[in-house]
Order: sequence, then structure tokens, then C-alpha cells
Amino acid sequence: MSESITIALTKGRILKETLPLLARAGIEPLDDISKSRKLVFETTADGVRLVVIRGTDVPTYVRHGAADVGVVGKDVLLEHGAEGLYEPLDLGIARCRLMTAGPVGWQQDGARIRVATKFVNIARDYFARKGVHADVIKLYGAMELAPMMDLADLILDIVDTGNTLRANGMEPLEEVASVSSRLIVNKAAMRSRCAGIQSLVDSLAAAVEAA
Ligand SMILES: Nc1ncnc2c1ncn2[C@@H]1O[C@H](COP(=O)(O)OP(=O)(O)OP(=O)(O)O)[C@@H](O)[C@H]1O
Ligand SMILES: O=P(O)(O)OC[C@H]1O[C@H](OP(=O)(O)OP(=O)(O)O)[C@H](O)[C@@H]1O
Repeated sequence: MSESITIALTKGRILKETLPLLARAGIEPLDDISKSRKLVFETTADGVRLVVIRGTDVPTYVRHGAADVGVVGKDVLLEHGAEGLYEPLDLGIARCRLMTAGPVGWQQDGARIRVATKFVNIARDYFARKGVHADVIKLYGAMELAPMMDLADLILDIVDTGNTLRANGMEPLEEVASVSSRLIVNKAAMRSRCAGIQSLVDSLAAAVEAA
């Protein structure tokens, strides 16, 4: 690739699943990311560098053009918006579901329900569309604790195996959205450096196909 490209990666579980796809597309970090405190990594591909950040920061870097391309969960795009971004590729990794969940056997008995979540925009939109009066309570983690402590009636959170819910006496109720990680691209970069970015998108699409 002749033009330089910066790719913003979501650290944690998405990173682990992204690296094999990047490797199949011929992009491997020169350092071992898991053993390094660095945030920027040069790669085996000429002009391609990686930055490793929190998922919620990935769309911000890409929207402002500080990174050209990013990898982020669909949940983050739904919650924080995708303006200024193209979403050309579903990478099919870190698959899970956004669901409502409640204590086993829970039944609504009042006009309003209290919902604890870190996905407040998704939750407000979801319950408004259902015509349910929901008081949405923002939390930053351990959503499953909120009903146990009578902070909330329900939660809206990510569910994969369901083990976390079961371990805390809860059950999944309704699916709000299906989630996987997406490749996002800065709209201006897509226009001005179309060839380099399109070639990256094509290589990653082939890597996803081969996975
Ligand atoms: N249990 C899961 N199974 C599969 N994918 C998941 C699961 N939990 C989260 N994800 C996906 O991985 C992304 C990152 O989740 P992770 O738990 O690594 O970070 P986080 O703690 O939610 O984020 P942060 O560190 O920014 O607060 C989520 O946005 C979602 O797309
Ligand atoms: O259905 P499961 O397979 O149990 O997965 C769901 C759990 O995974 C995520 O948490 P994570 O393990 O990432 O911990 P976190 O609270 O640090 O995000 C999510 O917030 C759920 O708690």
C-alpha cells in the first residue's frame, strides 16, 4: 500500500479477534501488542500503523480523521452514533446480542420500569418505540448487580453465553440488537484516498471470507 493508513483498534476481546484477520490481510504489528505499553504500533505493511484504544473512543478518532479506519462493536456505533462514518464491512467477530434481562420470573407490576444500562441511548429509544415508560439509569459496569440491590427492575446489556445472567439469578428477556464488530471508515478519507482504503477493505473482506 503506497498511502499511509492509521487503523484504530478496540482493545480487549475485539483486539484478540481482529489481529488474526489483519494478519491474513498482510498486516502484523512489529511489537507484541499484549506485552507492550505502547499505544501506536508500526506494522509489516508499508505505511500502515495501528492505534489501540477503548471501543467508545474508536468512532471519535475515525470521525475526526485522527484515524482513517477503525474496528468497533456495533453496540458502540448504535449507542454513540455513526455520523461521518462509513461502515463497509461486518467483520463477524465478537458476536453477541444486546438484550433486556431481569430476575428470573420477573413481571412488570407498575406503570414505569427502571432499567440499568451503559447503553442509555439504545435503551431510551428501545422502550420509547415499545411505548413503555422506562427510567433509564446509567451504569458503567456490573449491570447484573442493579436488580439484586433494587437499583433497577431490568437491565439492558450484552449477552453471549448467558453465563453472567445465570450466575446472578437473571434471565434474558428480549433481543434489542444483534452485535458484531464492524470496520468503519472516515468519509473524507474514503473520498480522498479511495484506492488505499478500498484495497484495505477488500483485503479484510477476503480475510473474513476465509475465516
Ligand atoms: N461477552 C461478550 N461476547 C462477545 N462480544 C462481546 C462480549 N462483551 C462485549 N463484547 C463486544 O466487545 C466489545 C468490547 O467489550 P469489552 O467487554 O472488551 O470492553 P468494555 O469493558 O465493554 O469496554 P470499555 O473497556 O471501553 O468500557 C463490546 O463493545 C462488544 O461489541
Ligand atoms: O453472556 P456472557 O457470555 O456471560 O457474556 C456477557 C458479559 O460479557 C460482558 O462482560 P465482560 O465479560 O466483557 O466484562 P465487563 O463487565 O468488564 O465488560 C457483558 O457486559 C456481560 O456481563
